[in-house]
Parts: sequence; structure tokens; C-alpha cells
Amino acid sequence: MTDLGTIRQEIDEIDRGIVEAFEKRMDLCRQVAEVKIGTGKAVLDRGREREKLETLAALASDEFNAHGVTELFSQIMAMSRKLQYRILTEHGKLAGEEFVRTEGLPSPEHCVAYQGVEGAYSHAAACRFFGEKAAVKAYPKWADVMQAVASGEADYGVLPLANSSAGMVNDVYDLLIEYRNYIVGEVELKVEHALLGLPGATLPDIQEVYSHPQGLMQCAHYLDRHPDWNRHSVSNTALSAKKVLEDGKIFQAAIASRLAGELYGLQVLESPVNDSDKNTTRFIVVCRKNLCRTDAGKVSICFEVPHESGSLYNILSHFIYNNINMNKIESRPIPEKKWQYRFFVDFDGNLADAGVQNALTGIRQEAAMLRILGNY
Ligand SMILES: C=C(O[C@@H]1C=C(C(=O)O)C=C[C@H]1O)C(=O)O
Repeated sequence: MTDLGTIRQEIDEIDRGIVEAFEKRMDLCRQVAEVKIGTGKAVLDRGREREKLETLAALASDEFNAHGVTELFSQIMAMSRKLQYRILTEHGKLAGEEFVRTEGLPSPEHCVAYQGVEGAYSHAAACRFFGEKAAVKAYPKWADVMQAVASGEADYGVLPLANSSAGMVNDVYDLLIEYRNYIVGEVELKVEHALLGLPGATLPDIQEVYSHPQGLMQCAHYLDRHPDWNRHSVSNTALSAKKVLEDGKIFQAAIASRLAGELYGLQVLESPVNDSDKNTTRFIVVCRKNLCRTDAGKVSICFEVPHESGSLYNILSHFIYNNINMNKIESRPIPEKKWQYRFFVDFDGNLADAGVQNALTGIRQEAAMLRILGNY
């Protein structure tokens, strides 16, 4: 039997040959990129790649190797495309060039829009980001906030995007696609809910509890310990406090902030009532203008992929290859395309970074849709 060392020597020899062949191939791909820049032809040519994979797999002696050859050449061609995207980027074919770079965000001229009523968590987030003196304006719905920003009625809007215990705020993700506003900032707010009742009410009086669905979700374990309480959704936590005051019923309680309790003259029956003491909501600041701070360190994008095996993997490979740290991925259904999804990804970086540009150039060409939602 041949010893391991001898076999490995032979493998090493073959590998050297593969590297040599790979480098020759990549040199040719460089030339392909130059031709494509000249002609404006897209880097990805699915037809050509499909044909190549079929031809090469047919050269293999058995099915196992045919599968291996398909895998191997899919990767080689993906690498060839990544080299071409880099060359395209070097030639100034930049993804994200539509953004206007700014040192700091301009102060609001008109107002900052938030959803709910005074005392809402979004109100607190707006004050935290823009300062207590900023002119803020409440709107009934998240869509109204987006619309006010899109129309220029408000300079900025502040919307909750995710909560550390209840997860993503689906509707706000969908609104980011529906409206063409940009994310220009973010602010995190520790959320501490209180159970609020009318002055004089006590815990045993309570039968009906009102809050925003997110508030109810964030206090689900607490509410489970009171199975006889009926839970009701309203459009905002602060509004639930306002409602309890206006209805004047001793058996009603709201789940909202202490501040909302003070504003609407309610008393704290119990606090905190959120299940996690780390309960934090991440709010985004949106703007009609595509502003991007020069020191921005996070990029948010949304993309759709073709409905075929491996397509998400392909898109994500652009982050890995360009050494980009991805810190969040979420998906939302595309209503017009049954069982198909659009993905929302946050990653570290600035649109001016070469790696970010390479990745976005690749994703722009290979995804069915790409939107850069913001760099902040
Ligand atoms: C090199 C090319 O660009 C891409 C990469 C390919 C490859 O590496 O073989 C094939 C098709 C394109 O998707 C080309 O168009 O020939």
C-alpha cells in the first residue's frame, strides 16, 4: 500500500496545478470585466453559467463527482464575478452613489413626526434623538408618519423597528418599502412598562387591560399570571392610558410608561410589568432626503432574491467575501408573490468603504431587487 506521505505529495502537486489554472482563469475574467465595462453588459450571465455547469458535470466519471464539479465551478464562477464587481467598483460604477454625504444631520425646520399621542415611547425616542426642545408632532398611524415625512410636512419621522423581547415590528418594515424614505439615524430606548389605573383603583378591581400589541407581547408572562384579565389592543401605549382616563372605569388598566401615567393622571398599580428587564426598543429616524453621515457605521438594505435554491446563500456570500460583519437579517413576505420573501439586512460599514461598495455592486446585479435603505 502506498504510504500517506506519498499520496499527499501527489495531492500537493495537483493542488499547485489547480491554483495555477485558477489564476490563469481569473486573469481571463479580469479581461472579461474590461470588455463588460466597455459594452455595459451585466457581469452575471446565468445562461452561460448554466451551460458551463452542465458541460463540466458531464465530463465527470460518476454522479458523485458530477455533483462535486457542479459545486466547485459554481464557487469558481462566483469568485470570478466578485473579482469583476471589484473592477467595476474601481471604475466608479458605484452602488450607493445617490447618497448625499453630510457631517451631521440638519436640524428639523418644521417638525419631527411620531405615532401615537404625547407620552408615547416614540415621543420619548424623538426627544432623546433630537433633544427635548425639538418640535414634535403626533400622527395616528405609522403610515401617517411615513407620509408626513415623504410629503415634506415633517422633516424626520421616528418609528419603532424592533424590540429586544417581542422582535421585529413587521408593519414598519413593510412601510420602509412602501415609502421611499431613508433611514438616517437610530436610537435605542429602554422600555419599562407600568400597569396604570384610575386614581383609587387597586389590582383586584382590574378586569380589562389595554395596550399596543407590542406592549401586550412584552408583558405576556405577566398577563398570563392574571388569566381573568381581558387583553385589548389599541394603536399606542400612551393612547391606552388616555382611554382609561377618558372611560373613567375603575376596572380598566393600561400598559404604558410611567410618563404616560403622569400625563394622563393615572396611578401606577404595578411596575415594571415587562417580562424582561432588558426590554429595549430600537427606533429608526427616517428622512425624505437620502442623507448619509460621513461617520456612519451601519448600512441597512432590503433585497429580493430569485425563487431558486441557493439564491440567498449567493447574496450573503458577498458580505463574507468582502469581510463585512452582518448583524441582522429579517424577512417579510412579498404580498404579490405567494411564498416569496424580501430580506432586510443590517451590516457594519460606510457606503464609502471599498468592501461595502464591492458587496453592494454584486448584490445589485444578482438580486431581483436591491434598495439601500440608509447608512447611519
Ligand atoms: C466570466 C464571465 O462572467 C461571469 C462568470 C462566468 C465564469 O466565471 O465562467 C460566467 C458567466 C458570468 O456570469 C463571463 O461572462 O464569461
